[in-house]
Amino acid sequence: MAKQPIESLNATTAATEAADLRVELNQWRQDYYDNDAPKVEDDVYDREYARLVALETAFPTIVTPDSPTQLVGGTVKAGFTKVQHPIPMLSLGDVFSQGELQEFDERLRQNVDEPFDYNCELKIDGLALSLRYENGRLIQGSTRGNGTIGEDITKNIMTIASIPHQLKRPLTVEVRGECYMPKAAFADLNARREAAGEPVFANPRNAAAGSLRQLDTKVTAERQLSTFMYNVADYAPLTARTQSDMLTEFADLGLTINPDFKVAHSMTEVFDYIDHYQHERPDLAYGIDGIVIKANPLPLQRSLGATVKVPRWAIAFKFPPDEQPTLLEDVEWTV
Ligand SMILES: CC(C)(CNC(=O)c1ccc(Oc2ccccc2)cc1)c1ccc2c(N)nc(N)nc2n1
Repeated sequence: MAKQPIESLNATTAATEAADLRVELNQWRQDYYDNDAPKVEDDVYDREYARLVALETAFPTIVTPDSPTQLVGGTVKAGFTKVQHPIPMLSLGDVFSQGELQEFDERLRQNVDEPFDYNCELKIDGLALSLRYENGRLIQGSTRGNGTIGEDITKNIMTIASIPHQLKRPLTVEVRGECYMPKAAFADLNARREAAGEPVFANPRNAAAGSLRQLDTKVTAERQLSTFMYNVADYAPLTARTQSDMLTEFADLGLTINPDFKVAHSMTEVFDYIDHYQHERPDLAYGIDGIVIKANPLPLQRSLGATVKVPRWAIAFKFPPDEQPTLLEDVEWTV
């Protein structure tokens, strides 16, 4: 059904439409975050979510505490111990066009006196995780959950080769990143599951989530998961003064980072980065669903802070869903 323009609505009609959207979106969230089996494509979810945000922005009195616009991520799966994140795991605001990205940049610069660069990073299509190190020793791994309460997956993350059990310096730090399943590992896993008559995973993100949020650690260990770490929640222990230097410091500590980050000195350079990786996407060894731009100076990140859900100093530019063309050399030719 065609949506009425927001201007033609009043608070009552907007509240009715918003209530229907929340029921639908919350069910889709549960499928995506709790069951690791989404029922709709990301772009369908994003479109309906953007409509709800527009309704709640036009009519703030209709916002409800259970609205998906007020929540981060999913809940805690039965069988997992709950973990309280000492510092919340945040999500990211989304934009879908260069125009919206330009508006984000202009809005941000209105609130910041000094000039600053952005750090551009790939947005890996996986699931968020947090690693807690104490005196350099890995003591806990957890999923985002609802941003405040996540699942303890320590035993599972100990089986992931890209996660060091000991940092190269005795830091006490909370590191955030993404766990993902490489495309090749995903293809192998689904081929094995199909041969065994088991249900296949719809995409690498669901396969990673189903493999990490797994009560049987032996299953996680054989799923060829990997990680890219991208932020800390508590900046104190690091020497880096910028996001880009922090990623380099992560690598020096023995953490795995995605090497395709780039400092952009203008929005033109941000758009060039987006265009480059929109073309590179099919050839990357892992799925990406967009790029993330972050204010590069860490003191600026700290001073701008976050809303209840997202940092004010970062935004995700989302790509359209991944219609991965089959690479012809992958096709078995029968003669
Ligand atoms: C930026 C951040 C949201 C992580 N950062 C945090 O979670 C975070 C959390 C509290 C922070 O500080 C606070 C301390 C106290 C209160 C509130 C915030 C700072 C960062 C994020 C999320 C997803 C990302 C992704 N998929 N790909 C890349 N490349 N980067 C990403 N970055």
